[in-house]
Amino acid sequence: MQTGKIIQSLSGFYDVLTTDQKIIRTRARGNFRKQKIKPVVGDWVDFEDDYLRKIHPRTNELVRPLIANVDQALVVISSTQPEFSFNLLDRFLVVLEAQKVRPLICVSKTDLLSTTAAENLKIELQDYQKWGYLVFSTSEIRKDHASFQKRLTGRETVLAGQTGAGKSTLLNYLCPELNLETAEISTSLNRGKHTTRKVTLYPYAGGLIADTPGFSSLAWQQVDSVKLPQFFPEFVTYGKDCKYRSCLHLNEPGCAVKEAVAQEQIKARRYQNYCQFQAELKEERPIYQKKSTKRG
Ligand SMILES: Nc1nc2c(ncn2[C@@H]2O[C@H](COP(=O)(O)OP(=O)(O)OP(=O)(O)O)[C@@H](O)[C@H]2O)c(=O)[nH]1
Ligand SMILES: [Zn+2]
Repeated sequence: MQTGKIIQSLSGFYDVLTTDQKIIRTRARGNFRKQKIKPVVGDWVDFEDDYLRKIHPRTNELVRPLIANVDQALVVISSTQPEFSFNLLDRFLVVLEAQKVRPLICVSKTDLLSTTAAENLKIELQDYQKWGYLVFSTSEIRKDHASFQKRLTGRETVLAGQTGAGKSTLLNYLCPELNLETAEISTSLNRGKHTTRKVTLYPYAGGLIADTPGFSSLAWQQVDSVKLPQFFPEFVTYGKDCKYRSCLHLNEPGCAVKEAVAQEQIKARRYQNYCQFQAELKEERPIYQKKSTKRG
């Protein structure tokens, strides 16, 4: 019996990267279908005679893209074309944190900004660094490849980000031998075309990295309105002083998070996004309506 990780899945075949760095094409046995388990990219598996025998328990499983055991995600967010959006960035951070995937932030296309605009964006993003997120720009990565690589060694990293953000371009730079297809931004819609379809893990810097199909919208998969405050690190810090332990920082009295927003210790924009996400969760899942409007 051999062990390895599925790095690609194509019409019923699973390519497994073994611990000694060989790639073996395998197939799933019928018993997986009976048990309603589908092997996915990222799965640790045991196999024998080119047949998968066992799928190891998953640490996590993303639905869109379908991939398992992800350690971290590199959120590629464009500074322009498409326009930079803090709301979109916060959405990615929340959806990833909710799935126990550590987000890293990578801002693309800063070369298209004026020096002043690039500097201003960098300053705005310092707040994210302050609360524990690593922030890179594609220009910085090109200047100092080594310190970026260090963050990927030994880890399974997915690239996430809206279509046209520059994920394939970045991956092509990191792994030039891949020669992935990238698309020109379609000017009429000012949106990238969907060029990345299947999910594949590529060996990179002693780890694995996956380009993923562009997210055009982010579903609130696995996000619970009661848990939402946990995915805003600064809310966790200030929330310890809220009068009520279950404070959702909405209408409760004695809310230390709202106080921190008033004192500008928490960015008003982050709090506005939080309130918007709570409202969206309420609409999507009426089951949480009661809890999220509860006072005190
Ligand atoms: N100037 C500049 N252009 C970039 C940069 N990154 C990406 N682009 C351009 O942006 C367009 C879209 O890039 P892609 O890499 O295809 O975007 P993607 O995120 O992989 O898109 P999907 O595959 O649709 O998810 C291409 O025309 C790239 O050349 C960058 O850092 N600077
Ligand atoms: Zn509160």
